[in-house]
Amino acid sequence: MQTVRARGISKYFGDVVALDGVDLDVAPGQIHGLAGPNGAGKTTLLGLLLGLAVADAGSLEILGAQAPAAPGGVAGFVDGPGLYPSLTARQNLAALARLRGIDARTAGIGDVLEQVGLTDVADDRVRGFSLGMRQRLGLAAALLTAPRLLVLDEPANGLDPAGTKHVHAVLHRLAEEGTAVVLSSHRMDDLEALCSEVTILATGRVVFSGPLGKLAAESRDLEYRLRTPDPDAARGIAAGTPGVHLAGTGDALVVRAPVPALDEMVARLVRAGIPVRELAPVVSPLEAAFLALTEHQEPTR
Ligand SMILES: Nc1ncnc2c1ncn2[C@@H]1O[C@H](COP(=O)(O)OP(=O)(O)OP(=O)(O)O)[C@@H](O)[C@H]1O
Repeated sequence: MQTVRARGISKYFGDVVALDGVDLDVAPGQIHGLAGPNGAGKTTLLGLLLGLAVADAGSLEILGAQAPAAPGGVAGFVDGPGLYPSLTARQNLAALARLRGIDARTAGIGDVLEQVGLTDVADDRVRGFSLGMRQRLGLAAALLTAPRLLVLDEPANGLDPAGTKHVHAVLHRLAEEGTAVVLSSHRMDDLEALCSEVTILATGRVVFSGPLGKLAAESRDLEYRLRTPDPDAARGIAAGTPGVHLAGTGDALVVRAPVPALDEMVARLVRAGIPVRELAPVVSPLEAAFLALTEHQEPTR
C-alpha cells in the first residue's frame, strides 16, 4: 500500500489555480521532494496531505484512508511550526504531548530534543529561538507522535550546517524505519542529499516526477566556467572548437558544449600550452534540469 496516492488533484483559490490535476505516489520509507518555482503549488499540496485543506477535484488517499478523512499517523507543518513563544522548548513539547493525550513523562521529550540537536537550549524560551532552531523544534514535535507520514515545508530553511546534519540524520533514520517523508525545498543540493524521488511542480502542474538520476539525465548541454591564467587566448581556442559556444559576458569565461566537444577544447588548450585551472558546471546537472523544466511557465490565473 502506498502511503500517499493522489490522482488528478486540483485546488483553486478564487480564479487562481494552485494545483491542476496533480498525481503523487509516495511509498513507505521514501523521502519524496517537492520542488518548483515560487507559487508553483508546493505548500498547497503539503497542506492537503496534512488535512489543512480539501482538494476541489481528484482523489487523495493517505495511509489507506480517502481524504478528507484524517487518519492518525500524519505529522508535520507548513509555514513554520506552531509553537508557544513564552514556553521553553521542553515545555512546548510537553504541552503538545498533553494535547495529543500522550503522557509527557514517558513521551521521550529528551530523546527527540537530542535527535534534533536542541538539548543545550531545551530550557530556553522559544521566543529567543532563531528560524533554524524553531524548524528543528517543529521536527522534534512531529517525532513525538512517531508518524508514518511526515510532511515538511522547507525544513532546511534557516538551518546552519550542524542543524542540517541533525535534520538529515533524523529524516534518513525515519525513512529507514518505514516512515514516508514528503518535503519541499528550493535547494537542489538538499533534495539530492535527502530524496530518492522528486516531483517538480510548475504553475500547479507536475512537470517531472521520478528518481533524481532520471531528472539529471533530462538536462541539456550544460554551461561550464573555465578558469585559466590566459583567458583571452583560451577564449580564441574555445571559439574555434567545433560544438563549443561561448556564453556569458564579462571576465568569466563560460562555455556551453556537449561533453565530447569540451574534451576536444581542453585537449586544444593543453596543446597550446594554456593551463586549465578549473572547468566546472555553472549550475549542477539537477539545477539545470530544474531550470529547463520550469522556465517559460506563465502563472496560472
Ligand atoms: N490561501 C490562499 N489564498 C489565495 N491564494 C492562495 C492561497 N494559498 C496559495 N495561494 C496561491 O496558490 C498558488 C500556489 O501557492 P503555494 O503557496 O502553494 O506555492 P509554493 O510552491 O509553496 O510557493 P513558494 O515556493 O513561494 O512557497 C499561488 O499562486 C498562491 O498565490
